[in-house]
Amino acid sequence: MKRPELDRPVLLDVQGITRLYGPGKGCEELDLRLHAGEVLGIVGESGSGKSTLLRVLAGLEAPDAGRVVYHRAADDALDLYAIGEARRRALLRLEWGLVHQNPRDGLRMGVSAGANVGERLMALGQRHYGQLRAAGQDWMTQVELDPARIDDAPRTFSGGMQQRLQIARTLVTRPRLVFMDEPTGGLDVSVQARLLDMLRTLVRQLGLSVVLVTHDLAVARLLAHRLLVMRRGRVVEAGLTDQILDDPQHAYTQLLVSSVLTP
Ligand SMILES: Nc1ncnc2c1ncn2[C@@H]1O[C@H](COP(=O)(O)OP(=O)(O)OP(=O)(O)O)[C@@H](O)[C@H]1O
Repeated sequence: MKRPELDRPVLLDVQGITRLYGPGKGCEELDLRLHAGEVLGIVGESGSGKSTLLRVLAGLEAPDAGRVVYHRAADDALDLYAIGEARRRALLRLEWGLVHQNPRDGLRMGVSAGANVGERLMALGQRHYGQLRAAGQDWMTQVELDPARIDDAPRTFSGGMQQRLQIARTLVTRPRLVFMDEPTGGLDVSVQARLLDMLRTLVRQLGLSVVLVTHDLAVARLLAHRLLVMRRGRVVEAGLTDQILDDPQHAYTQLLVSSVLTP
């Protein structure tokens, strides 16, 4: 099957990334490419190195070796760890988005829901109070939160609602690239299902480019176009999501898939 995403320009070109804390702990000699409009899932059991890889890709942790190149435009490529830390941080604030597993890591718990959404727009230079507030209400509606709660602090929200707010805060600036680390983890199963449904709709509507880390193959199945399967810091299998989940080739992937299917 032809995947239109693979014809689009490459946004992220990752070559030979190694970041090891000990043998098999972290990620090792990893290559990947993310195309615009593509959702790339990184799956594997706990400790396989998914979050380490995500931190390196998002500019939060320098690799021991390798390069992460971000193609902002056809003639504008940034080598993430050759530019300074300030520019890396600015990218994350202005052009990229990061959705943490724990919404408390991505939200400012002491300020209102509306301010959480508006803050990232202000970082882009928007100052008009009415417009910031309207954007806050609009995005709360998009993530199925009651816009009447715009002045409430996130700590008065349930875990699922906080995660919706974190997603609104991340997407309000229309980031070109979004990193998600177990976005539905830590929530009740019924809350997860609704959140996943909403995320899938947003990813499609906005044509988001996403690197998604999850140990949950059902999440990967619903959201990702392609998968990388990691084990002990290395990629053991890569390919289209349906192919990998329906016909896994590597023994480790077969085990991962069968342990999900077996009750
Ligand atoms: N800052 C650190 N210092 C030392 N060891 C670390 C550090 N971060 C991760 N590790 C180790 O590296 C390995 C990979 O961890 P990582 O969090 O990337 O895996 P993961 O696949 O995301 O797992 P999980 O789903 O449990 O978060 C683990 O053995 C972990 O203990």
